[in-house]
Amino acid sequence: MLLENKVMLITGASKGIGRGIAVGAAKHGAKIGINYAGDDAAAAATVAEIKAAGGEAFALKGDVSDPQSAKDFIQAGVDHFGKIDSFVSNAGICPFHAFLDMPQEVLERTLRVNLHGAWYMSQAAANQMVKQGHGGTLIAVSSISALVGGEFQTHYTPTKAGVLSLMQSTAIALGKHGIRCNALLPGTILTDINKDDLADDAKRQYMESRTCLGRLGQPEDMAGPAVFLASDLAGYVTGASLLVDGGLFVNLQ
Ligand SMILES: NC(=O)C1=CN([C@@H]2O[C@H](COP(=O)(O)OP(=O)(O)OC[C@H]3O[C@@H](n4cnc5c(N)ncnc54)[C@H](O)[C@@H]3O)[C@@H](O)[C@H]2O)C=CC1
Ligand SMILES: C[C@H](O)[C@@H]1OC(=O)[C@H](O)[C@@H]1O
Repeated sequence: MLLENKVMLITGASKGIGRGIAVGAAKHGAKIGINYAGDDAAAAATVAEIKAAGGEAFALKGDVSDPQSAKDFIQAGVDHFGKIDSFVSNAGICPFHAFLDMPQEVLERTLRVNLHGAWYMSQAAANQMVKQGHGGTLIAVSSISALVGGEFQTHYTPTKAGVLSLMQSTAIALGKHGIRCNALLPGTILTDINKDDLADDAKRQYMESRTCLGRLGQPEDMAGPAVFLASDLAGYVTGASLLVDGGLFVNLQ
């Protein structure tokens, strides 16, 4: 149990990677708060799964691109559990689209959810941790896409580079408060975000064949790395990025 007596809040955790991290962290003793955008039933199912295993959890709906949602989520965490030890900024969208005719609203929504959302949430969490006075951890779910491009992700990859950079700068700003800030860089993880893209068998087989471990990731694969970064085992790790991609990045030829 690496997170006993710790409170972890996670954005976008009704499904996918956020849910995988929430359930995995709860198994390590963390009390969990989840933010989500729209699917009440999925959020309730995540909370129910954690409670059924003997854990504690709550869910609060809110759009991360709205700064008020960050304040409300942090306040809910304090109301439920009295403090926040670890904050995971995970919520994100990736509406695949070509570059040359990218609609302005698709670009702006992607920037607002993925980058502004992570910024507002991280700032609100950090202010609470500073107020508490006993340090904490921020984790941002960036991506392998912070390091490499994507033809239909010209609006998305800059947001993932942005949240990686956010963790580097917040590591500097918050080190004096004992708050560690790190980025997780998933490779291709099977979730709703890429369901349509990977419905193309040729694309999916190509991605699998590039992955050294021979399979694409599952949301559960992100739990261990997140738990590690949130735990005291990573007590001297800050400003770092952890690539969790089954060996996708290194496999050029
Ligand atoms: N699946 C993958 O291959 C990879 C995903 N990522 C990142 O992981 C994060 C999670 O994505 P997945 O689990 O794959 O996708 P997903 O679509 O399964 O889950 C996304 C979550 O974000 C929430 N969300 C979306 N917009 C929101 C908003 N405005 N406010 C609050 N919550 C919102 C959704 O409710 C959902 O819980 C994203 O930041 C994504 O960029 C990074 C690398 C690879
Ligand atoms: C949505 C994509 O399949 C996924 O998102 C990322 O960040 C990865 O690089 C994949 O492209």
